[in-house]
Amino acid sequence: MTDEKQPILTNSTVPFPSVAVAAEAARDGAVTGTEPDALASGDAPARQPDQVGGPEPKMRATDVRVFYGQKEALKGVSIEVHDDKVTAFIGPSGCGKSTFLRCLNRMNDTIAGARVTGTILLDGEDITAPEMDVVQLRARVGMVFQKPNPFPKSIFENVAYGPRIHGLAQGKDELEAIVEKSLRRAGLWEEVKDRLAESGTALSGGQQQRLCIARAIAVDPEVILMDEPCSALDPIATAKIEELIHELRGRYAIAIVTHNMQQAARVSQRTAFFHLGELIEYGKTSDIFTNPREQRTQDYITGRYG
Ligand SMILES: Nc1ncnc2c1ncn2[C@@H]1O[C@H](COP(=O)(O)OP(=O)(O)OP(=O)(O)O)[C@@H](O)[C@H]1O
Repeated sequence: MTDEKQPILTNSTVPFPSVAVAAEAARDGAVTGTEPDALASGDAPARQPDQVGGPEPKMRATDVRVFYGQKEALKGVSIEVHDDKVTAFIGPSGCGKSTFLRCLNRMNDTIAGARVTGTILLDGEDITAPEMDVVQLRARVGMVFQKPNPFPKSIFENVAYGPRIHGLAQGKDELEAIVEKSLRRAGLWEEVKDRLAESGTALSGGQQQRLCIARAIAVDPEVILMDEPCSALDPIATAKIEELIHELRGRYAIAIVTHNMQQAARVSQRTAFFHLGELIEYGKTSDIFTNPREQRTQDYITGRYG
């Protein structure tokens, strides 16, 4: 993991999309314009994030609100993401989990009409600042989406794309080394090392998702965001991704949105429960699942709604 600060460039000076945006575009077919100026600070007084102990967090969100047009989809969320932990975001459909996850690398900038207020610190630096270079940010805070979305390119190119656009490799050998290291870390190298020239889209769904994780890893991120990364996968592929999350913990801070409470309990050390745009409870996963403080959390984890 690197603590080096990336040079600050304005978004408009960067000629290429970040891996995350390109990946989203590969899935959706289009990317809307960015709106960094929409990230004004909120007018509500900041409340302190829930503290559950531990060292200074990798990311600290304070009083984050997201508006889609007039609709307030997130209502003052304050939360931390720690370096050595997996943080799970759970809650019923439409409660704002994905919206919040997207705040952490400014993917909401790509949604026309979305407006975010509040502060989100990454190693103490406010990523909502208009001068933040979102391309560099999305390299530092990578994203893996619900549906595996490899580029329609070779397996090698899927992983090499990010390092190449970010200038992380001096030459061919170094690029190949990064690709191999990333595929190894994503637990995919042994399965693909003899077919790197084949299309990434020819892999199985689970392999494609691990390829997408390798693609995120290849640009040396500090945080990896995962938005329901297993929801399109079968149980065996799901188990592999969960195992991988376990192995990646410690090297990267990880935040994962999941509908599956068993999965949250298996993979995370911190859990945040959202309901109707509010963060209801955030704490140690063991406490949330065995001894929640809030009745709404209790109702959700016992299956009374959602
Ligand atoms: N692009 C958008 N434009 C307008 N409203 C949106 C958009 N994306 C999400 N919303 C709304 O914001 C609210 C939160 O949605 P979000 O997708 O973040 O919830 P979620 O908890 O991740 O849901 P799910 O588990 O179903 O994916 C919902 O009411 C949703 O309809």
